[in-house]
Amino acid sequence: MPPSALTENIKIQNANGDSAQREVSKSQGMSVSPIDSFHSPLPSASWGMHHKTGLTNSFRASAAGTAPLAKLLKPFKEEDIKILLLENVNQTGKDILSQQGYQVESIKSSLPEDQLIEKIKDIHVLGIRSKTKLTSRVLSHAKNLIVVGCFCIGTNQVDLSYAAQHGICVFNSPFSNSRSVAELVIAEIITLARQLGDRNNEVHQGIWNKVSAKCWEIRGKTLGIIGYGHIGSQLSVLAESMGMDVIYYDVVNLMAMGNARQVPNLEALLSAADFVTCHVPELPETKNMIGVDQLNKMKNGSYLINASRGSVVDIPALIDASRAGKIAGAALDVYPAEPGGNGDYFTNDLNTWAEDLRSLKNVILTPHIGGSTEEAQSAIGIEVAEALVRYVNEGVTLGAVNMPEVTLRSLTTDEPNHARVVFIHQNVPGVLRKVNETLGDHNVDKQMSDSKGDVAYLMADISSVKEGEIADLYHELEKLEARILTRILY
Ligand SMILES: NC(=O)C1=CN([C@@H]2O[C@H](COP(=O)(O)OP(=O)(O)OC[C@H]3O[C@@H](n4cnc5c(N)ncnc54)[C@H](O)[C@@H]3O)[C@@H](O)[C@H]2O)C=CC1
Ligand SMILES: O=C(O)C(=O)COP(=O)(O)O
Repeated sequence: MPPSALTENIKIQNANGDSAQREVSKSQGMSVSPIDSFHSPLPSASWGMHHKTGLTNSFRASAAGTAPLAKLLKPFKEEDIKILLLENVNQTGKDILSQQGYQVESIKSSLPEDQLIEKIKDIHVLGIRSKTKLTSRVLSHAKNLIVVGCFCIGTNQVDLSYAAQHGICVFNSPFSNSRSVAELVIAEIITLARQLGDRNNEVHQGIWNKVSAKCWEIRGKTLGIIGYGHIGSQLSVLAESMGMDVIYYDVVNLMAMGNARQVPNLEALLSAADFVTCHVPELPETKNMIGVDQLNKMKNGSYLINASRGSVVDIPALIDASRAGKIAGAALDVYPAEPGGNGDYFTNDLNTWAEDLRSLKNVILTPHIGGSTEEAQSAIGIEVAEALVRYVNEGVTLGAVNMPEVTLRSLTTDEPNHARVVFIHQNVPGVLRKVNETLGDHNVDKQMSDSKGDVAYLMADISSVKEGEIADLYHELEKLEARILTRILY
């Protein structure tokens, strides 16, 4: 993995971190043994290998059965891990990764595809937010990438199945910005009901336009939430506390918060709600979920809010409904094509209807800021960076979105001569038997394996591993037809 990688770098490292490096031809199936001629000031040698990253995973081995190096060694040489963070990932995340000793490069915006392809070639870890599209084409250029961290909720920007099939684990932060989005939507409900955006613009332009016509309280109005997940249900509680009636539609039967009521279908929601707000993920089924037909079914003079994904609302249809007076106002935080970074102008080049949209009355347009608060970004930075560290250092997939969740307790320094084997493989019959035959000469202290769709993830801690055995073990596992990625840690 990947098939084009005919050679891999195997580094042999002594305890001082000095390393000798050789190219080993995988196609020739050469076996590798540690170089024994370097001089270690310590009683035993450390060495290791890291397929795909080409890094050294220091493995504690006792040269002659002597005491292990214990605390003196880290799993591998941290400064060799290359991390690229795009889209202004929060300082909390950068700090956690830098403190590990990894090389961290951070860029404020996303990158155009050609630049991303160039950059992705030699990094081991990539951090993105919602703008960076990791298509199979982009990912196919990633020769060393083992993990992607989405420092956001949505993962629709990543080809998750391609990533899994190529041994690239993907993490996100499933709810750290939910409250921020819910609060934004509350602000938008009141802003739309009172036409605050228009009044604000008018006074800025020196126009005094004191009106009460078609300005409403939100108390007693009905909020219709499409998608009652983390954000939808949080919003439900806030809206009820301000006196709104809440109904929701979701493909899953979900417990209502407070007095909210689940309705059986989208039509029932659209025909009853004064405010309709979308909180569904980007999926084929949610594309243009609100289009001409759905807008027609909404109450006359109702409002539409979309802070989910730009694909969910058919914007030209919304423009028509607004011009026709069917919709009294709308708030959009997301768009089908969004610029890569701050400063790009929201023009017809990106979205042909941009000028029409901008000219509408009582339409609030925000630049995808639903999750952009200090609190949310700080929490996301910590959560995702910690998941990345756990994965890189220990192979733990808890919280992964495209791989089964597998964990074993960390190896301690009381467990000498142990190694952790991570074997990502196709989920086909007979693999575990073959893996266990390969591991069979060692004591398997603990093991966990799980599958998600076509991909399975096995983690095993083995003990009594002698110097020289890791390379052979690695090559034996790599020979198995079903293998996607092998890593041996410690
Ligand atoms: N504007 C912004 O800055 C932000 C936008 N988001 C977007 O909001 C979306 C929702 O976020 P969460 O509430 O955290 O997700 P979630 O996964 O907790 O909830 C989504 C809900 O939508 C439901 N759903 C899925 N397909 C549906 C369909 N066809 N019809 C009706 N319901 C359907 C699911 O069953 C689930 O209950 C995210 O996927 C993301 O795209 C998330 C965070 C920030
Ligand atoms: O969390 C999400 O899914 C969002 O849409 C927020 O994206 P962002 O981190 O602002 O690019």
